[in-house]
Amino acid sequence: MGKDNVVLWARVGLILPLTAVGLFADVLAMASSNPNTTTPSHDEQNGEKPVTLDIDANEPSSPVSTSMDLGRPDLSRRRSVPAVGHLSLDDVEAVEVQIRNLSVTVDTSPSIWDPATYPDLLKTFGKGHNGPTTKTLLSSVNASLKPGTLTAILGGSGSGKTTLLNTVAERMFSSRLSQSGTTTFNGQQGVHSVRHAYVMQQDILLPTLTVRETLQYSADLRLPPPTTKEERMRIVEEVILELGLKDCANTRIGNSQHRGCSGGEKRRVSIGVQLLANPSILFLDEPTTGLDATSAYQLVRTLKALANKGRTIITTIHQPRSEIWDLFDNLIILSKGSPVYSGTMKECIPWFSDLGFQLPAFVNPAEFLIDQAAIDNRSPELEEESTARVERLKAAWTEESQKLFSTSASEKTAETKDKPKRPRIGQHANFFRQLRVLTDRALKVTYRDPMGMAGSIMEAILMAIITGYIFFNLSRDQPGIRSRQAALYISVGLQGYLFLTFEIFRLTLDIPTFDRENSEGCVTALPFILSRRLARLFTEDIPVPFLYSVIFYFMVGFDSDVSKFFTFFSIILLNHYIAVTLAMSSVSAVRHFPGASLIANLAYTLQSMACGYFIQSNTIPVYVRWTKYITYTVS
Ligand SMILES: Nc1ncnc2c1ncn2[C@@H]1O[C@H](COP(=O)(O)OP(=O)(O)OP(=O)(O)O)[C@@H](O)[C@H]1O
Repeated sequence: MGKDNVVLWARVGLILPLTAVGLFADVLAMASSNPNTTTPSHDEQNGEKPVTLDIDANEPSSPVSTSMDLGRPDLSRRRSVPAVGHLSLDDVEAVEVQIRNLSVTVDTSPSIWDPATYPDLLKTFGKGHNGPTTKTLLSSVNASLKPGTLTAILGGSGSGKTTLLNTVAERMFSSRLSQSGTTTFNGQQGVHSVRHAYVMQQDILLPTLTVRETLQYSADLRLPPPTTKEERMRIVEEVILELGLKDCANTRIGNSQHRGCSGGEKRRVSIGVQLLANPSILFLDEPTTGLDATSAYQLVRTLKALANKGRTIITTIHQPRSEIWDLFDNLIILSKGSPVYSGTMKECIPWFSDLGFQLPAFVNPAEFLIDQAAIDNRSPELEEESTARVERLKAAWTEESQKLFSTSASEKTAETKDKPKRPRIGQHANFFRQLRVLTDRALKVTYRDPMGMAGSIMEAILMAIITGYIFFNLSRDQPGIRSRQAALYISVGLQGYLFLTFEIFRLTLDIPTFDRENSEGCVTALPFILSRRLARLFTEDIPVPFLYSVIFYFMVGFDSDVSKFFTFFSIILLNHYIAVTLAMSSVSAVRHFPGASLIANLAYTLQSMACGYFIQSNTIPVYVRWTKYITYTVS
């Protein structure tokens, strides 16, 4: 082996551990940077063996509800979680939610840790600290939500609907928030003590999968053994029927470029994904936003039917039409974070009438009440008038809620004495199962995107031809040697850079799905990262560097020597994997394309400079000279 080869392989030896370190850093960064990451449930922490939702295996399967049964909940169908057998959506644990004096404040004083406050920080710089400034987001909210009910949180924009939902669902993550009061679930604090699910406002679904495939992959990730494949398939069909998705079960989700499911159908799929965990409590953030009136009505009817199975459903909602209004069992109406009503739907209109706010004929009750609870700041007079009205409503409700929600000492004792046994939470798939399911899904998504696949192959071929043409058939004299060095640099630098940008773009499209699944505890970082590469091994990771190497190597006129060619190919291949790893690191730091590509470009430019081509290393300051040893753009 010549001296050059020794140096080359030494570089390869350096790059390999770098890739491994990069991969490890990605896993750590992905796992820690997901804003929605939740801690494992107490049961998982305790190592308690989980159970699935079961009824007797010999019992005939429960009839699947295909119609929207809007009658009162059939409590006799509710069963607790017993032994081994079939999964069933009818098997719901009844959970009562009690919210008492729930208040949330946020520290809005300028902080060095919050970039959004930097302008304020600059203004106060040198003028001394005025102490913390706080903003009240929620003030003394009380509610009692029985199982089998559908509760709507109403209010004007910025009234605190999402804050209340997220606080009860324990999804408010900020060190600047302070909370007081309690939320109990069957008498126990902590939403993780019960089976629950949260449907986000946006549908985060893979556009190339069909409705059935989306649900099936989610079931495969959420319902690991001892649940059998047949049981998972059956529960998926049950969810499809339950949510009225039968007609679009084989339709792709779609996106703005490729039409697929309608907005209402996508919302149902998002609910279906959460329903697979058979939650006792379902939280939904503005599920009807963006839907037409009919789809919104049908969706809330679906929620009502799910509540009638014994679930406790809590949703924020914008301006529901009057037919939707009739479907709610409970209402919490907020005004600037304070409740002006919290109770049953039936008693709501009489409460406001008694206070002198009579619902006019032919007016949507929801719109009327939201208007009463909103402050009109179109003019100082209107603002004064509406503020006085809202203050009156708040004061009346504060007085009423003290009577309604004061917990007597005997109740408190009963709560602590009769704490029900905490239901055990289902465990999610292990590493190998996640890897298999995610690889299978990524393969399907990759094959169904022929333009993306063809794009990366075409990019490699075109780049090889263009750069090969520029450096075509180099001579072996002194100028030729310099050009060969340049050709080597360009081949590594350009090819890696283009793939880096492409991979960042694709990752920013896929990362929301990872974040959602990771926050739900069914997918972890390492299987996600590995599955992406395994699925693209034969369509991208090997063909792209190989095609580029073959075309470029022989066009330039490098030695026709098998070992030298494979050395060249190995470096291009490693370069490809480093680009992928750098893309992953950048996206794990910042989730959007502009931010992630800025980080990647910065890292790449520093690498390029440090590789010694653009500057002699002995001319740069000694304390940054070491960077030449970590550069992957081999020169
Ligand atoms: N972490 C936070 N820091 C500072 N202010 C916050 C924070 N979270 C919420 N707020 C403020 O609390 C108020 C209520 O916000 P929230 O999103 O709950 O309102 P909403 O009723 O859901 O509004 P919309 O219907 O427009 O979505 C808003 O003024 C918002 O700016």
